[in-house]
Amino acid sequence: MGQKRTNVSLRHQMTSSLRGRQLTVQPASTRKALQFKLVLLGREQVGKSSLVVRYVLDQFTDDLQSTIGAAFQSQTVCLDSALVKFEIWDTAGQEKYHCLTPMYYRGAQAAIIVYDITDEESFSRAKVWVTELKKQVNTAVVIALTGNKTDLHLQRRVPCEEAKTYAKENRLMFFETSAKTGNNVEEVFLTLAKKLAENSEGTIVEARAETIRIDHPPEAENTRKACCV
Ligand SMILES: Nc1nc2c(ncn2[C@@H]2O[C@H](COP(=O)(O)OP(=O)(O)OP(=O)(O)O)[C@@H](O)[C@H]2O)c(=O)[nH]1
Repeated sequence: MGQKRTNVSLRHQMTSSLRGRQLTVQPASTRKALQFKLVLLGREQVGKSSLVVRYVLDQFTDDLQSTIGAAFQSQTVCLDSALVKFEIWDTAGQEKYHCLTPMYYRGAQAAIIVYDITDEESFSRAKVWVTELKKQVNTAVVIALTGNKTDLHLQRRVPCEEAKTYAKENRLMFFETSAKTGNNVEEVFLTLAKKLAENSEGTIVEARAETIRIDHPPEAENTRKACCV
């Protein structure tokens, strides 16, 4: 398995970097969690790895290098009803790695399919991923279509309404995010965690030797599903 080459050590910094009024972290010594496989798919350079780094470390860096194969990360979220452990597979977007990707999405219960709102081609590619995933993975896979880079809204090429309509027609969750500013990133993972916990088809595992996120979004009871900029 390849790795995302980055100048930050994800695991090492995980505990110290999680911060902010919406987030606290506590040790998870003996608790049980529902474990789900989550895969990120999308064209190269749309910001898949940046979304993971933003979510896990609350950081953004301009000098991430392209993922080779896939990168792995895990994160546990504490909901009112359950602990949800994500096994996150961040796949490489470059076409030369496409043939490897089924290895990473196989058995996934959830997917974040990412496009860049400034790049129409990446939206077309995202649609291809939706079709492929629905065909290849079980039909119950929960998919969040995510338009990233909303901080670049002046260069927007994919209208929010068009993507939202496509998502609705294809029964996908829909979000727009910015890994750079952090806009809506937690909401994507948190909403997926809630949906997966509702379906309750995860594997039960011990959430030991890890940190748990306790997410308190401002709109916890009414999680925002889309944000048009
Ligand atoms: N302005 C802006 N730039 C972003 C955002 N997210 C990612 N980027 C930049 O976009 C480039 C690609 O980001 P990555 O996270 O490496 O993209 P990726 O989809 O993982 O790319 P591959 O590994 O090639 O598949 C980097 O230069 C990031 O800094 C964002 O929300 N806003």
